[in-house]
Amino acid sequence: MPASPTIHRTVDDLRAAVSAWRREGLRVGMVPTMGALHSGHMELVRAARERADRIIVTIFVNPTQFAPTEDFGAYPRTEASDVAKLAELGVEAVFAPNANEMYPAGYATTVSLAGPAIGLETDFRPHFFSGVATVVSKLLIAGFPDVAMFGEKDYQQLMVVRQMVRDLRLPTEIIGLPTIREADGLALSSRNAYLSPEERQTATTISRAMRQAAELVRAGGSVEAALAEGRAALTEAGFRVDYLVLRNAETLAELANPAIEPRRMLAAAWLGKTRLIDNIAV
Ligand SMILES: Nc1ncnc2c1ncn2[C@@H]1O[C@H](COP(=O)(O)OP(=O)(O)OP(=O)(O)O)[C@@H](O)[C@H]1O
Ligand SMILES: CC(C)(CO)[C@@H](O)C(=O)[O-]
Ligand code: BAL
Repeated sequence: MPASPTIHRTVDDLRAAVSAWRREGLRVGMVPTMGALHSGHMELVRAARERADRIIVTIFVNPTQFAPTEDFGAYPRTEASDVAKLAELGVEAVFAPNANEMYPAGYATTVSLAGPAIGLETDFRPHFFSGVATVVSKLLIAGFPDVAMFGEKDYQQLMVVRQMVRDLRLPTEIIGLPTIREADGLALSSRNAYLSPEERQTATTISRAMRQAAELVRAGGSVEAALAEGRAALTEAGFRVDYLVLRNAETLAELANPAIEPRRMLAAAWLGKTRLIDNIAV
């Protein structure tokens, strides 16, 4: 039975552990999460293990990336079972601060963004990426990992984090990992736990509609017609669509020449009270 990870609650405590590893010349990997861990997170941990001698998994439901109307209160918090799963993978450290450690009274600094943060998620969650970028920069500065792992499931987030790390010259390599899916195509997500059994069945429409739209585009059909068909399939299944778009895979800008640019299809849609996101290469 592997040892349980050490749980650090403060930045100072985490820094002391990382300093000791550094003195031994060890490479450090970080996997930032909001907890409620699933197999997608486990793949990020396995990928970190290939690149680092010591792994820090952060578990923090970050209040600054939720609007007051969003699900901060309802977000699943399952620390004990998360830590047990991480023990199975031999993770050395969990950083699980409370909100006061990250944002003490008088806290006044946020990261502001442009570039890949413009549009898409920002059109519907205007506060979201400044909250993500602020907390990710604080986590990276707390642990100064050599590598940090992020999932392509949150594709725009991955682009925003890459841009921020490049712009701030943070000494961490950002690795993006492919989306882990259920057998029926639904991307694993902690928020899938909100779905009723009926909604869970309907939820497969999001990856299916995207795959079908992608096929039409690859076959040389009209991009707008393919996307309109995808949106219609989602609406018909009972989704309320925030967006289903095709963008440049590297910049997330609108496509000037879809035939030659790298392409990514991205979607966000509500099923009842649950907002699902997904994306695929096209
Ligand atoms: N299915 C997945 N495949 C690969 N990586 C994933 C998957 N789901 C989440 N991740 C990645 O895990 C990291 C932590 O994500 P987070 O804790 O928010 O989980 P989540 O399942 O995305 O939750 P949420 O339901 O809030 O979107 C992020 O880098 C995210 O992209
Ligand atoms: C990167 C992250 C841990 C920041 O809170 C979060 O946005 C997530 O889990 O994707
Ligand atoms: N997985 C991204 C975190 C969020 O949607 O709040």
